[in-house]
This record gives sequence, C-alpha cells and structure tokens, in this order.
Amino acid sequence: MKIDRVELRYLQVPLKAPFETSFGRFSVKDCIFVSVHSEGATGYAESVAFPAPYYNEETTETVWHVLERFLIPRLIGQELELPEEVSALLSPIRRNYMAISSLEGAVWDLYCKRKGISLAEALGGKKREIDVGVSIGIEPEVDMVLRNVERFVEQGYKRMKVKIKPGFDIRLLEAIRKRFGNELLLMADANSAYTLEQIDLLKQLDDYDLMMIEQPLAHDDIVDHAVLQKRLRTPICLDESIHTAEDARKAIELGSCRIMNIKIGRVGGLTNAKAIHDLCMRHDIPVWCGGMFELGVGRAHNIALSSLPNFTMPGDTSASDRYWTQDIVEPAVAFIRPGTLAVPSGHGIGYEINHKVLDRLTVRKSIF
Ligand SMILES: O=C(O)CCC(=O)c1ccccc1C(=O)O
Ligand SMILES: [Mg+2]
Repeated sequence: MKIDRVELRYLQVPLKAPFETSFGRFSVKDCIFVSVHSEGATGYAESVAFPAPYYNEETTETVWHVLERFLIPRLIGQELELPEEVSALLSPIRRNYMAISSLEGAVWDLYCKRKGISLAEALGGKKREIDVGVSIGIEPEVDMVLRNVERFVEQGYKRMKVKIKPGFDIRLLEAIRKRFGNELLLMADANSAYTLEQIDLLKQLDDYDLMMIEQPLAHDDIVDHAVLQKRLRTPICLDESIHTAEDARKAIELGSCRIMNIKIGRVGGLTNAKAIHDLCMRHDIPVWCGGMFELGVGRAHNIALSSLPNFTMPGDTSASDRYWTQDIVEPAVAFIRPGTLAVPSGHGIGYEINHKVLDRLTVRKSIF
C-alpha cells in the first residue's frame, strides 16, 4: 500500500464531567485525529497527548508539529507491505511516541481494511470479548468518589480504579472498603505523586487488598519502584515509566513491578505495544490496557489490542458514555453485557466514523 495523503484534524470535545488526577484537572479533551488514505481506503487513529505536558513531555500541539514536519513527510509516497514497517521508518525520530503512535495506528487500520480483516485479527488477538474496568477521578470530598464508585458498580464495571494523591489516599480507600466490602476489585493510581521517603504511608496501602498500586513513584523511575516492590505485598503496576520494550525488560529484570499497564500512545504504537505484551507474557507479568480519555477511534484500537491473550486484567477501556455525550464512531462503544465489550469483527477498527459529529468537533484541519 502506498500512502497517498494524510489528513490531520485538531479536535476539542467537552468531557461530561471534569476528571482530576494527582497532576491536573481535565474538562476538555484535545486530540489530533489522523486519517491516512491509500487508493480509496482510509485508516483512522487519534492522538492521546494532553494540551499540557503534565502526564509526559508531549502536548497536542507538539504532536501536530512532529507529525507535520517529521513523520508525515517520511511516510507519504512510501510503498508499505506491513504496518510493522512504520515503526522502523519513523525510528530516526527520538521519543515523541504519542505522535508516532497516532500515525502508526492509522496505518494499521488502513492495512486491515485493505486486507479485509479486523484489527484484532491482524494483531493476533483471539479473545472475542473483554472485561472492562473504570478509572475514577479525585473529587473535593471522599463521599463524591463513593457516589461515583456506586454508579459504576451499578453499570457493571468489573474493577474500580481510584486516583489518589497525598492527603487523599488512605481515608478514601478506608471509606471504599467500609462501604463496598472486600469483594470489590479495587486498585489505586497515584500518577507519580509519592517518593520513597513516604514508604511508611505506602506500606499502609497493603491493608486494603488492592489488586495493584499504579505508578506510585516518579514518572521516569524503575529503580526506586524495585526497592518499593520488595517492601510491599500489593503488586506495583507501572504506567508512566514504560515507553519501550527495553524499558519493560529492565523493569522486569529489576523487579520494579508485577503488572504492566500498556497504553498504545505511550509506547509509540501497536507494534511496540504488542512487543511489550509478548515480553510480559514470557515473564508471567499480566498486562492490561490503559486509557487516556479516548474517543471512539482510540477506544477501538484499545479494544483490539486487549484481545491479545496476556491482557488478563480489566482495562480502562470504558464505554463511550463514560466520558462523551456523543462519540465520533457509530455505533458508540457500548457493553454487550454489563462490564463486557465485544471485540469487533468488522474490517479494521470495526467502527464507522460519524463524519457529522467529527466535523462539529474539528477546530482546525490540514491535508498533506
Ligand atoms: O478512563 C481513562 O481513559 C483512563 C483515565 C486515567 O486513568 C488517566 C487519565 C489521564 C492521564 C493518565 C491516566 C492514567 O491512567 O494514569
Ligand atoms: Mg496511570
């Protein structure tokens, strides 16, 4: 397949309700929507970088810049046989994994549509349905989080992840366990809000039967996490610290985590995401798919990836209505049973684009 043309759109979409993490509060989703065209077929993907560099160093605008100046020019006119070739073609560009991923993902979708297969099938996924968890933000009051937990339990979500930060951790977990009991599948995500100096506090987390604690320490650390994991009964799950299969290998060798969160954008695309999945599987490290407030296209990529066998834990792959009043895909991503999503069998990502909604959300557009 020869890439004829790439279209970029800057989208802005209001969230149903603001979402707070230890590093900031979000009320609007910004992303770059990528369409890749080849001989009448089109592949789609969306970027996951945020408008400000608080989760990682990329921003929505750096994604656009790097795509326009460095990535798209390397791809246009290229004759590609397999989507795996994109990573190699773009490898001279250091980091900027979210930018790379948004182009690579669109090529995967395009490849699958031309071949007449689903994205899950192309990746080697066998699961036909996946279990779904939900991520719940920090609120001004513990009670407000309890109400959100209750709402998502009622909707059937199979695991609750609550965001924590110093001062909003033990009392939150205490209240959740008191109200919902020990059966609830519960985990906490700190987004790097702690240091090893707070080890006594972090050890108290062992009292709450958490499935895991996600990224307690620095975003760029795997050394202190290894020290912490030795002192904790609760498994550590790494998110921010893992960008490449090499990062994953080193974290496994050091014992920095017992579980890994894979986000396609954070690791530079589906090819790398699959490589990390395969590596973790060989080392008995279960993985699950993280989320970045994706719209339907990003969600569809996440669902396809989650069909791989070592995605054994519910991911942050919630239904469209978790965040959006109207999604850019048709049909919207919705449960087939409470807490369960079907892996689409249609070609590519398996969802159609609602172009009317897409146009309405587009604030800027360019064709290359
Ligand atoms: O529901 C989602 O999309 C996941 C939300 C989430 O947890 C998150 C949202 C923004 C930035 C980082 C994270 C994270 O997983 O750490
Ligand atoms: Mg996280």
